[in-house]
Amino acid sequence: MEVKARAPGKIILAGEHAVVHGSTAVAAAIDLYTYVTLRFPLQAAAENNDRLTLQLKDLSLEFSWSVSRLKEVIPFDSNTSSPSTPASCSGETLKSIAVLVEEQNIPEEKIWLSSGISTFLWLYTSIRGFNPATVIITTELPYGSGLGSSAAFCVALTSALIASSISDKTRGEGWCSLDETNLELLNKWAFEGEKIIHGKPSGIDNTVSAYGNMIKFCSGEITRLQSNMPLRMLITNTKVGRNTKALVSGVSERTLRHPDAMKSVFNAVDSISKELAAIIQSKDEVSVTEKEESIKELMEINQGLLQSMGVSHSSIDTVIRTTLKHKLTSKLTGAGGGGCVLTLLPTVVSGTVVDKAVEELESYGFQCFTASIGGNGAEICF
Ligand SMILES: Nc1ncnc2c1ncn2[C@@H]1O[C@H](COP(=O)(O)OP(=O)(O)OP(=O)(O)O)[C@@H](O)[C@H]1O
Ligand SMILES: C[C@@](O)(CCO)CC(=O)[O-]
Ligand SMILES: [Mg+2]
Repeated sequence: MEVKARAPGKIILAGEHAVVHGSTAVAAAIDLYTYVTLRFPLQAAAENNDRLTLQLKDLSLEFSWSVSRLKEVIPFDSNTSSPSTPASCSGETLKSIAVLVEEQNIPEEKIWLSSGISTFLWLYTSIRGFNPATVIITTELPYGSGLGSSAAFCVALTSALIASSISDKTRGEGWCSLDETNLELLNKWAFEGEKIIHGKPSGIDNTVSAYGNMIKFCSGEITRLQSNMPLRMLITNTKVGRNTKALVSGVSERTLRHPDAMKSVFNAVDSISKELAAIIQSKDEVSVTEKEESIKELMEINQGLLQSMGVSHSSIDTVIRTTLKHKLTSKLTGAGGGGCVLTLLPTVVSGTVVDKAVEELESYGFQCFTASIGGNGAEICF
């Protein structure tokens, strides 16, 4: 039996990091996906196949464990564990899982995959138990770049795992969404996976990947946004690697050192996100150009506040300076510290201006692309 799932990456238009501390943020899905194929052995073959295999196609890497080895190492309490009750991976269990990951001898230059593989083992065994299977993963998203690769990985995986338990596997035509009950369940499990990768995630990344489109998010409360204006963003990948968990932790430590100052910063970001959401949804007679001018100013203020949180980077500053020369406004997206930067492309901007900005950005070794904003969330295919 085989189930496929896919989940989109995301951009954060306003509120990253502050959203971890209770501020409002605005995020949108983009049309770059992570795909999961979940394949269970046929009954006959099952007797001779007791292995759980994870294939990361884009990286040409494969990891495999015997089911008996998984049972030996990962504690399982049938009284408390249930696929319908999302649970956090405890520190003790994460240490046990780390042993299983270390046994796989991940190549040194790919050691950053460790948290993803640990997350895979936690989510798979929690939702599907100790059963043999082959899980094949491909992605269109750059890893560790601020476009939600970890969230898309978690959401696509939990979507496939939960879909494999759905009794009605009527083969529809292509990709289809899951019902609200299963969507809420998979999103909660994906959040548990993000906790392993992000440390202290807000939940916005997995939520916008699961539900798609554009959302306003604050302390777990989701508001689906209906945009009433065109929003085009150039995405520039600085290709500077960084780790969201470390960046999130750095902001928390700065907050412990300067609680009052950082509270003011987070309050300012909360106001920016709420104003941005109102502008995007506004049906007022205000012209698109005026709305875009307001959004540019909000992006500029938000970038300044992200700088004050300590999560910008010289490569991000280079993108901001370069696009400003062409009268374009940019802000980092995601955890920062490198990774990706958004540049608003106003409806009136000429293609020539954009081409010149892209040419200059690429001369620094950055990668530029445009992605459509507000696509579908998690989808499955039997
Ligand atoms: N397709 C994948 N397969 C396995 N692991 C993945 C995959 N995508 C992401 N990961 C895991 O997630 C980690 C990257 O997550 P991280 O949160 O640091 O970056 P991001 O999600 O791309 O950026 P941001 O959280 O700022 O949006 C990788 O180091 C890896 O462990
Ligand atoms: C930096 C952060 O706010 C967004 C990362 O895309 C972390 C989170 O909310 O989980
Ligand atoms: Mg992430």
